Amino acid sequence: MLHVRNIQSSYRRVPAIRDVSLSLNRGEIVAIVGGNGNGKSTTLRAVAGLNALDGGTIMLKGQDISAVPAHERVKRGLVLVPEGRRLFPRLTVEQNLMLGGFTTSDAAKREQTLQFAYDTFTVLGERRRQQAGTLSGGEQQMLAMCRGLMSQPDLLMLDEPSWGVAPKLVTRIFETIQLIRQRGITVLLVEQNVHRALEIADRGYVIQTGRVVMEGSGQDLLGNDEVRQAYLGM
Ligand SMILES: Nc1ncnc2c1ncn2[C@@H]1O[C@H](COP(=O)(O)OP(=O)(O)OP(=O)(O)O)[C@@H](O)[C@H]1O
Repeated sequence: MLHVRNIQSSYRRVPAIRDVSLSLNRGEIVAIVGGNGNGKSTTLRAVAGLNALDGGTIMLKGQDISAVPAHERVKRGLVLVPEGRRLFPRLTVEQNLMLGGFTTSDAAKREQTLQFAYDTFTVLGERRRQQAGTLSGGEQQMLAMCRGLMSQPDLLMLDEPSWGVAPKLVTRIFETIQLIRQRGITVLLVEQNVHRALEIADRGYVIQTGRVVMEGSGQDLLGNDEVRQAYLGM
């Protein structure tokens, strides 16, 4: 599904990612973990086409998309749900969802995904005519993920989906990620909640100062002493 080879990206000439390579097979959940400021968000933004590359290549479904503009990557099935959700708080729940759907011309698919959102999260259905800004943090995250699904992704990238979500809803967020995978969608996940992320991930990558320093199955990384000490406080 995705092959990222040796990508680099910077902010005003200051490198944020120096050497990141990763791959995702179709249908996998893959987690990127690492401390604050190590380049996880920048990696997702570079893959989405929002941050320019200084080097390296990105292949999506066998095609080189390194120079393809961000909006075209969405049409090709690569969708990012950004950190902090970036909803339109004054638009209604349904309007936010429909904005996710404008890249697809298939009305039947749009309707089906809308129904999935309302069936899975009854609160979104009940409050579809209310402003998105009135939802709780966790509900807004669910809305943001559903808005991403409305673009009919093959690969959905989630940046810190449990950020700002009340503990009782965090479990629901991770269950939803698994539901998304069951729909045949590949998931690339960046999370501060390292334990939860590696629990549901098939594989994971650890990023430190802009480089991939470790990779392995979710279970192997969870059992790794360095990972446990650095990120799990064990
Ligand atoms: N808009 C920006 N302008 C300048 N520097 C930035 C910008 N965004 C990120 N950086 C820098 O790039 C580096 C990588 O940041 P990035 O946000 O990718 O890390 P992260 O691992 O996702 O951390 P966090 O979880 O805190 O977002 C950091 O040194 C950060 O300060």
